[in-house]
Amino acid sequence: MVDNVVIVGGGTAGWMTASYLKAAFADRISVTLVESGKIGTIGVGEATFSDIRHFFEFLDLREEDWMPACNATYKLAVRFQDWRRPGHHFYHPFEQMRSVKGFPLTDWWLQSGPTDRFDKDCFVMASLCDAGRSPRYLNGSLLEQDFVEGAEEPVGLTMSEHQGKTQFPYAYHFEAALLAKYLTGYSTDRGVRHIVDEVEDVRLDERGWIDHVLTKEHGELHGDLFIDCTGFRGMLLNKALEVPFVSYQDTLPNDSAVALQVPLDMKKVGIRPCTTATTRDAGWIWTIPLFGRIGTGYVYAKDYCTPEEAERTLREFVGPEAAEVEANHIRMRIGRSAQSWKNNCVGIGLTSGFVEPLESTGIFFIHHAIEQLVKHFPAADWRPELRDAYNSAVAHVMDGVREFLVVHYLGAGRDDTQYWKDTKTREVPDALAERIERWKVQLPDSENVFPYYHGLPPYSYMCILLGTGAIPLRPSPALSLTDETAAQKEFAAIRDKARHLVDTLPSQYEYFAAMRGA
Ligand SMILES: Cc1cc2nc3c(=O)[nH]c(=O)nc-3n(C[C@H](O)[C@H](O)[C@H](O)COP(=O)(O)OP(=O)(O)OC[C@H]3O[C@@H](n4cnc5c(N)ncnc54)[C@H](O)[C@@H]3O)c2cc1C
Ligand SMILES: N[C@H](Cc1c[nH]c2cc(Cl)ccc12)C(=O)O
Repeated sequence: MVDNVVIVGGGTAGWMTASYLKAAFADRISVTLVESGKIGTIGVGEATFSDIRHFFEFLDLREEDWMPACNATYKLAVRFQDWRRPGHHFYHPFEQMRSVKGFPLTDWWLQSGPTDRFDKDCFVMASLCDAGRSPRYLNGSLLEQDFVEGAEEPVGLTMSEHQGKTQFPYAYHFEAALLAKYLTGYSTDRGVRHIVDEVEDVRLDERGWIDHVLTKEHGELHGDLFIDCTGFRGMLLNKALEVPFVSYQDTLPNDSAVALQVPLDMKKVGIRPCTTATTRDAGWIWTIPLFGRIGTGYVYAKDYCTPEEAERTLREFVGPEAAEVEANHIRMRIGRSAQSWKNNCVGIGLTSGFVEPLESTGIFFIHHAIEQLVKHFPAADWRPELRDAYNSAVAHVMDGVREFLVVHYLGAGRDDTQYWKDTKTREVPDALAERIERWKVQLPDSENVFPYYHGLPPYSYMCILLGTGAIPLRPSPALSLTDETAAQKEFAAIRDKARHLVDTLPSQYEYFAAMRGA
């Protein structure tokens, strides 16, 4: 039996893994988590996918409990600011694409859209974001949308099994360090042994499998399965087991970030219900609104910008509120481990892989990896088929997200600096180049996007192509031969619904102030 798990690392990956394994297997396994008290975590404000709700549901945690503890807020979309041209914005929302007569509404929009805002014409969420609304009423009920809360949803499905069935209307922003602390309590209450100590060495047996890790003050920690959550270090998987790292740098050159945590009076400034990604000369700036502060950071490529310039740019962007705040400079390892599972070691989190946080995929990668680990959990015979299936699921997710991110840069209308000019001439993987040619005459659908599960539905690609604007698109020829009355009715229904929701929903600030009894 494989029932003794040792996790090294206590960042988001380590604690999400510990708590999920306990929720899945309870006392049938023993879990030890060792984390350094000296080596810090990558604790920037985090934005997520809406699928993360399945993680909290699996742990039986309710929003009222964990959200205030993590200064969490709702995220209805990513807002892309200045990607097409200065002053322009569009949203990538959590909202299913409607279809009319078998064609997505965006296709109808290309044919005869009522305005030049595809996002407002095709999705209700864009108006709610512009108006700063909460997706819940003050009594806690969810806005009326295609997702019906309380309706029977299949339980125990993985994210890939859920995809395409329903679209939950929001994700979360939260403070990563606070979530790790919250999950520490959850895990230790359920029997996870927590050790604060440095792992100084990883000892292999004669087969090259991990026998134990050696800590500074707690001696040897033995286990059957070792989970490497040591972040970009990859101390077990990459260093001890020598799994090589496959870089994505040739297609995604951003390798650096500088971050600030800026306290703000949210009552005065409000809480935008979206993550914002605003372009700058050598990259883009994220803004993640939390309750009480914003997390913000400039993601850039060091070939185009020095850390000093990047920090100056970020401080100018934030304004005087950032004057006293210390900047955190981060080097990012972009790409994935060639295998995330080798022998008796599985890397989860930054050890396994990472792409820049443009679509907030880091925690999604972790959640996906944990679900897959439970699904492919080994027995004493360590059947290699389970490992191989796990490795290809994890690799596909990251390779697919990589493609999706490349589309943002190829599509961006912005081309006024060397950095943005180069985004148009960089080599594109053959398969993606072919897909783009196809999307120019037929919008993305399930048959013509990256062919393996990677978390993003085809409508996500439509949003980025329609919003960024540099790749020419045209409607399906069939639409010019089809009566458009039903499509125009759908556009009108979206307008009416958006107006009603903007008029009746509270602001994000009002909602969270009420939740906290403020
Ligand atoms: C700039 C930036 C912005 C990001 N934004 C987002 C976002 O908006 N949304 C999102 O989903 N993801 C985001 N991510 C990704 C996200 O931060 C990570 O996926 C997540 O924090 C997981 O990190 P981790 O736990 O793998 O590693 P880390 O946070 O680096 O934790 C590593 C842990 O290993 C421990 N450790 C290391 N060496 C040893 C040792 N020798 N002995 C004992 N312990 C050791 C450390 O003490 C620490 O506890 C972002 C990442 C970066 C870099
Ligand atoms: N798995 C999906 C992925 C998804 C659907 N719509 C969006 C919008 C944004 Cl901003 C990110 C991811 C997705 C989910 O999280 O629901």
